[in-house]
Amino acid sequence: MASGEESILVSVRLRPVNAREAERGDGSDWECAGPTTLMFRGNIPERAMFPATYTYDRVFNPECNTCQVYEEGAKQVAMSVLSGINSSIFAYGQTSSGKTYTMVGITERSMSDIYDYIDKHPEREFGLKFSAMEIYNEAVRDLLNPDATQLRLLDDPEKGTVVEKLTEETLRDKGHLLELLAVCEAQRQIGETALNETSSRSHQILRLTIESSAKQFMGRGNSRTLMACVNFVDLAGSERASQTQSAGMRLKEGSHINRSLLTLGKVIRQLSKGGNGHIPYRDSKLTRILQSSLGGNAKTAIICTMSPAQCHIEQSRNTLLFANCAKNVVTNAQVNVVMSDKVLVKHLQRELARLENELKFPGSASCSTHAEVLREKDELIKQLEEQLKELMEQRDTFQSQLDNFRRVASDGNIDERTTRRWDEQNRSSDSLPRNMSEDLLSSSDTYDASYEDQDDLGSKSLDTSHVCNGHHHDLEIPKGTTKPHQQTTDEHSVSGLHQQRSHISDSIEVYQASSMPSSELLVEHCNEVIDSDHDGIDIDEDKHGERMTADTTDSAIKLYACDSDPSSDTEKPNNDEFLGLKRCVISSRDSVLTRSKSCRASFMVIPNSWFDASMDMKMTTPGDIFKYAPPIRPEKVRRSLYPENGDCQNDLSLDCSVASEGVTSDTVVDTNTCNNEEEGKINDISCIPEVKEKVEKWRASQLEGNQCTLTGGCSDMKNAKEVGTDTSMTTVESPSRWPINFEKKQKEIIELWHECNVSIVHRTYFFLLFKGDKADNIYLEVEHRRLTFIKGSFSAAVTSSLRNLRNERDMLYRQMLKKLHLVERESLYTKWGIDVNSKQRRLQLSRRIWTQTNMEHVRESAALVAKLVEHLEKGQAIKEMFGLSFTLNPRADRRSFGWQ
Ligand SMILES: Nc1ncnc2c1ncn2[C@@H]1O[C@H](COP(=O)(O)OP(=O)(O)OP(=O)(O)O)[C@@H](O)[C@H]1O
Repeated sequence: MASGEESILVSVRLRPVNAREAERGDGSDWECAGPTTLMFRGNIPERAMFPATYTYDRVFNPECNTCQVYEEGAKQVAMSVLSGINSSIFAYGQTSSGKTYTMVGITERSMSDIYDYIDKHPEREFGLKFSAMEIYNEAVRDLLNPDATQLRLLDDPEKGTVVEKLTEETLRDKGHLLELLAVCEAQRQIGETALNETSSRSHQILRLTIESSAKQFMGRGNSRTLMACVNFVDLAGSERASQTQSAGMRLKEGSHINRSLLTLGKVIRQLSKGGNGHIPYRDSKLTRILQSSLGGNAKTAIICTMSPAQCHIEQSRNTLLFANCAKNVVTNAQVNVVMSDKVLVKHLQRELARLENELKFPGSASCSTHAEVLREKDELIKQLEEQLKELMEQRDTFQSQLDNFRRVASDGNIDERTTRRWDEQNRSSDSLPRNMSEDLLSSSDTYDASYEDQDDLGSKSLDTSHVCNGHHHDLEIPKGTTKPHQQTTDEHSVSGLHQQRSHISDSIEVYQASSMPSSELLVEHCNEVIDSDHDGIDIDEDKHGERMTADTTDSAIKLYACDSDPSSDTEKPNNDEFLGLKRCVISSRDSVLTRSKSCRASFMVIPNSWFDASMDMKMTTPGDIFKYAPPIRPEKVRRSLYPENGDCQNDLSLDCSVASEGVTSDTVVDTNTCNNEEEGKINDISCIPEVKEKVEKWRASQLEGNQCTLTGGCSDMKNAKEVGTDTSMTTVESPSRWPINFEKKQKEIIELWHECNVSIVHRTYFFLLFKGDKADNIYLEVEHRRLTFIKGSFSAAVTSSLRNLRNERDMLYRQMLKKLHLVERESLYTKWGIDVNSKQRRLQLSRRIWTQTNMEHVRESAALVAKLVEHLEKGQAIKEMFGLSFTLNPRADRRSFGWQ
């Protein structure tokens, strides 16, 4: 059976023996042998000529009520009208067999269920129309308009047979429908016969047309408008005139009834045969009107009603034969998608809008979203372009300054006049030259002349941050004055030292900040060492601050943040006492330590893991302490650098808060005492004999004016020479040699990292950041010299820093669980030659990272560490943090170091 085709649902209902039949003793010869089987049990002579058993879709015995008949024999067909499928329910049978009785019940129940369905589907809009007609004596009458004359049947090419001018009432509600049903009942032709007091003398067709559509546009599939009708057909009963004892009008009625039923039987018989034979629909008005319901576009259910009485055996057999034929009739029900003009216009308007949008934004389901995404991406591209431009400008500026600086430095010593100028300028301006004019450094050839024009340089109000951002450190370097003046803890010593170096200190100090990272870092390292020794003292910052405020020590040297807000420098140091960067180095008694910014900048310190925090090495390094905050301060980077160091974070935040509260330098100084018992010797670095010795040695070399350059020639730097490093920062390198030199220097640095047990994270940062750009030369130089210096000078520290390295490895070991999936880890074990089934695989892996110096191992180590240490991956590190942003360890801010 093709899709949509289905047989007519045929049921047989056997009514109970009525009173009249019972009176006659006309018992039932029929028995329902099951839900689908009817058997004849009568004992008549012609019994052998007819089958004794009949099977249908459903057989209802006399005890079955109409509800059951409806549910099992009609409901499914009736309700299909709600899905846009035409349907018809017939009652066929002899007169007084119970057709009307059955159809009234089925119609009412169907109407009730249809309204229930409508109530449960508020998302759809339903339109119900009702019409009713009867075919009486082969004339079609409008039951809703009794005054109307006989209705004509018209043939519509689309709709088929149409009853002209048939009243079609739009239903307001269920009550309205019941009213109309009552009207129909009242209007129907009924006559009394011998068999039925209220015999229906006409075929009645009640038609309910339902149109439904979604209330809102729900997409193409769900927005169809459906329209279908359900016919409730109560046929007039076939009758024998002899039985009905009809005459006259009743006889005429019976003859019309029988004729139309005969045609119906023919049509059904013909349809049941299938094939393309002629179907005599037009032989009766009944079959013309019901044409679509009989083998057409409809679902059909026929309920054949029977009287059980023996006297109606012949009529009953005819009914059953009709039912047998009907069983074989196949209908082809289709969903009727019908659009009214209004609905069609709406639908087309929606479709037009949709197609227009599709044309405007092809391939996009959500046009507005698509446009938004495009706009956002455009903006992002613009921002990135601007950032790139700025960065390139910064790089170019810095590069040109560096080149100028090299040229100036290579021209020889800066003369006395120049140095004096610096002094005068600094003193007269009551502030340092906060920003070196780029013009000043634009050309070494015109340096002097340019400088002459810069008399008012110091008075220029320039942003302090420029001084500290690492871009203006490129001052002249007087040869032979390779080390900065050294602030001591002794006021007189400080003063004396200042006087000795009054002509050169400014420029040297500035230069130091930019080109002598090793010494700065050493200070940091020492700070860390001492800080670690005095953790117990540092814990209670508040008490500590109070104590030390009362115990002010003149000999301490305060660290004055270079990037501190100038406006906050309420107590600026006496200019006469300071020859250097006043904003960076001041006397403890002169000012309050203001470093709300510097404490942040201090994060840029390279991890000093090669100095074991616990080692008992009291030392510091020559040189004043300068802090140059980088232009960018990646907060996240610093955290990732010390992922496990919660104390560090605490210290940092504490540091900031202390600074903002205006803690005096004495507080800072106190933290530098060698131990609790020696608080009186606050900040006197001489309490550390080893350090003192080193300092003295270094100072002696400075005073002798030896030939070492600022960065490479001092005695402490001899190791740098030994390893063949080009220690002159001023050497201008040929660009063509750079790739070779880079590789060489990179390898040496890697070796040095290995030897000095440098922090793994630091190595990774550095390795990933500097990949061979020419402009990176300075960073490599700085790193190389720093490591060389450390290696040669602080072997104890190098050894003891192993512990920190182990801590780092432990951190990485833990990070592996967080950052790597099982599959990734297993693949790494294999890659690194670790048995995936071995115990402590992660630990083994963490112990292998950065343990060799060959490039492949280094690359893999760096890649792995970058993955484990979150922010390394995101490229938030900046190069300046390794070279020109030499700031102090945050904890170092709380103490100062002086040089005697
Ligand atoms: N299943 C039934 N249970 C009880 N009574 C029934 C049943 N079927 C019919 N009757 C009763 O039988 C009588 C005749 O029924 P009905 O008028 O429905 O027959 P009909 O087939 O419509 O007759 P006609 O063709 O003459 O109109 C009615 O009084 C009706 O109440």
